[in-house]
Amino acid sequence: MTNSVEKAAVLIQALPYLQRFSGNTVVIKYGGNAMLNDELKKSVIQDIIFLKYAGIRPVVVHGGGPEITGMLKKLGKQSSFVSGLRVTDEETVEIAEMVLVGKINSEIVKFLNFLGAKAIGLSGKDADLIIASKHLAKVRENGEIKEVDIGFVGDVLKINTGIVEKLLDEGYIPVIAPIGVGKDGATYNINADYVAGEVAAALGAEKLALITDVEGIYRDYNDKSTFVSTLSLAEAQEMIKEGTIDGGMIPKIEACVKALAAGVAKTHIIDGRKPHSLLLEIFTTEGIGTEVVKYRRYIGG
Ligand SMILES: Nc1ncnc2c1ncn2[C@@H]1O[C@H](COP(=O)(O)OP(=O)(O)O)[C@@H](O)[C@H]1O
Ligand SMILES: CC(=O)N[C@@H](CCC(=O)OP(=O)(O)O)C(=O)O
Repeated sequence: MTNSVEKAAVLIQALPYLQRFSGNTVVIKYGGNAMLNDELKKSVIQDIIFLKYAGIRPVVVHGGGPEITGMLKKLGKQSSFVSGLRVTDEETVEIAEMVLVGKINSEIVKFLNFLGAKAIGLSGKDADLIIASKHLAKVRENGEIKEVDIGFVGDVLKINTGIVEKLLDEGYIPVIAPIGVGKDGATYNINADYVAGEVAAALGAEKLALITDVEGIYRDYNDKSTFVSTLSLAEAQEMIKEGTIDGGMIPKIEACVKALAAGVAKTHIIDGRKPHSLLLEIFTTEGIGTEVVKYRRYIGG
């Protein structure tokens, strides 16, 4: 249980910043790895509710990769990933939708409402919120980049923000599952980081926060002393090219790229395992995750 004195201290630190952001939209991507424990889930949900009470308009986009993998395993199916994206055949997309929309989305909504918010769950199919097209994964083979078909994996073609804006205006917290619908009527499984980046871009959000299960970004993932607290887009892209950022971190950086290019002021990668990390990173000077910005200001020589 989070210590209540500690909690109060975080809130007091955050207050002056909260006032500055009042009325702004903040998109929070809640990753599957940071929702495996009920205690931490509660801390993330409480932070989201706190933002809402402080006059911020939070929009939640959630993942659930580990739960999808678990369900597939129960059903005797192995998971495989290409550039951080799940290879998704027809059966897998059905299971992904059941887990994301039927289980995880409704659980987050239930939790938010239980703790006093007004939350509403949406999948990309509701009001055509997420229009998707087939994603072709890019794979390097013998020095050449090749496109590979990995099934019903989607790219976001368009976010129809109307329903989200209406809900925000009515005081609801929209909770979005990363399932899209194609113009062909097909259902697409979309990485939740991409959806969050696109939603933040389409809404003209002030901030995008990606909550995951690592402290942030490391220059060398095996050496925790190489933690980076601020990263420019150019540096992040260079780290992807040289392979220091890989797997599930790639879609996160790409989501930050998308959001920053569309005018989102700041993007953050945050450790959901730390109590109240969302409030601390975004609204205090105590930044505890990695902040990805368009350009980095160099201090000194
Ligand atoms: N340079 C890096 N710094 C930090 N994490 C990295 C890096 N490169 C790859 N990763 C991996 O990215 C993972 C986060 O992505 P992912 O597992 O998809 O999380 P989520 O479920 O929250 O979306 C980390 O757990 C880590 O294994
Ligand atoms: C295409 C693709 O990879 N989709 C993801 C969707 C869920 C997700 O993104 O969950 P996390 O944020 O917890 O990783 C998947 O099937 O795992």
